[in-house]
Amino acid sequence: MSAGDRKEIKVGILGATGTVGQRFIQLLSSHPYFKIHALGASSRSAGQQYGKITKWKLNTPIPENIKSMIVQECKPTSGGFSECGVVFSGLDADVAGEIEEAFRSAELIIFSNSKNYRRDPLCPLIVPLVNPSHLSIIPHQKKSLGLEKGYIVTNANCSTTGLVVPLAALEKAFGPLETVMVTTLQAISGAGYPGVSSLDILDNVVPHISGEEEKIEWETNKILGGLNSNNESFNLHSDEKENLKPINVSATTTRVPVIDGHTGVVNVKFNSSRPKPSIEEIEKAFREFKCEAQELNVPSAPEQAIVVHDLPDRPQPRLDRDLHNGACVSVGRIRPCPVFDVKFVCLIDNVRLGAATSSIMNAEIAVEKGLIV
Ligand SMILES: NC(=O)C1=CN([C@@H]2O[C@H](COP(=O)(O)OP(=O)(O)OC[C@H]3O[C@@H](n4cnc5c(N)ncnc54)[C@H](OP(=O)(O)O)[C@@H]3O)[C@@H](O)[C@H]2O)C=CC1
Ligand SMILES: N[C@@H](CC(=O)OP(=O)(O)O)C(=O)O
Repeated sequence: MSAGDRKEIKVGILGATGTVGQRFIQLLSSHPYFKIHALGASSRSAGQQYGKITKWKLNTPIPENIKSMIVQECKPTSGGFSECGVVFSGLDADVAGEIEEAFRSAELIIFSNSKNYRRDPLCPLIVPLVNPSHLSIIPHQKKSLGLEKGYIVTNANCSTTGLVVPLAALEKAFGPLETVMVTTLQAISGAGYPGVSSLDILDNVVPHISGEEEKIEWETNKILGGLNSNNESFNLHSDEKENLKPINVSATTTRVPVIDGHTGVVNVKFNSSRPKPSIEEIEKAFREFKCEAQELNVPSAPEQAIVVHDLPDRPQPRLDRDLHNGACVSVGRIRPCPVFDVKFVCLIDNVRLGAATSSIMNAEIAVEKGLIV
């Protein structure tokens, strides 16, 4: 069935006034079948018109039909949420755990950007260009919790997402990886609004983002790992038969004065039991990487999942973050590494593929798989 033929599905947005929430609104307002039906935020915003209380920071205007919508409290019984086929969450992590659980218990379907349930063995952690097959754990989540319809799906940390897409391409072409070291240069929009003070970030680099390195190191293995044959638990790696160990991942994260777009400087060592690919073969694997979201032709899938840049000074956040509407990962500077095997630079739009676009694409895939009706 083509996207235009699908029946409308009402959607809610939790955290609708925030950095990620605004992207949800921008992206969903022209979606072929998801229709924005309910908006939620804190009690500071609830009861007021969205256009009046939101500090809108995107360079397209607030859609006319959204401006006058009344922001609700984030309760499953608040106006309109109970009628939604999907609820997207861009909630502050301090409150996301409890609120998302309340929505799931009320038999609602949540696609969340927040970190709270990423490590939960019942919840899939999905990067839509990498592991949508993990959606198959959803029936087990519902059964374990005694729910008929409600479940939670999470998407990854924004820097993790930018890293695992090229890593997945390498694993697909050349088999398992042994070690990955990544240093990130992360945009200020990653810290939400108002985020890092201008006196801290201008003319500066801050070499610490709380909790970020641990997330990248841990999430990478859950995403690149597999499910057991009953779809009931996660393995550390996709190929049980080879008795593989998790990838050793080491991350250093920094905040830089860029508005949108997280850059990653990546060094990779392949598993020593296989012949090492050449740089040309690695470039080809990136260029030719195809994923299930593209095969399913879901509306938010990029035409190209990985864009390989040939110029020696690319990718750059300001020039490359808008490629494929911010739904792809850019890769460049692919070259031999004298310590590991290969090194390269990757770039992701942290608020689109790193957040809202991934949630939406995950939900589109779930629609295709009959998990949202
Ligand atoms: N920014 C990014 O690049 C990425 C962010 N994320 C994650 O997405 C989530 C949202 O991030 P971001 O948009 O940057 O954050 P913001 O701080 O910009 O927005 C937070 C949102 O949560 C709402 N909120 C805060 N407190 C409460 C409460 N007590 N009850 C209900 N709603 C509340 C706010 O509403 P109000 O306006 O009323 O205060 C606002 O809508 C976080 O969990 C973040 O870690 C994930 C990937 C990337
Ligand atoms: N911490 C990330 C954004 C974020 O909120 O990540 P997470 O969803 O993993 O908490 C950044 O600063 O860019």
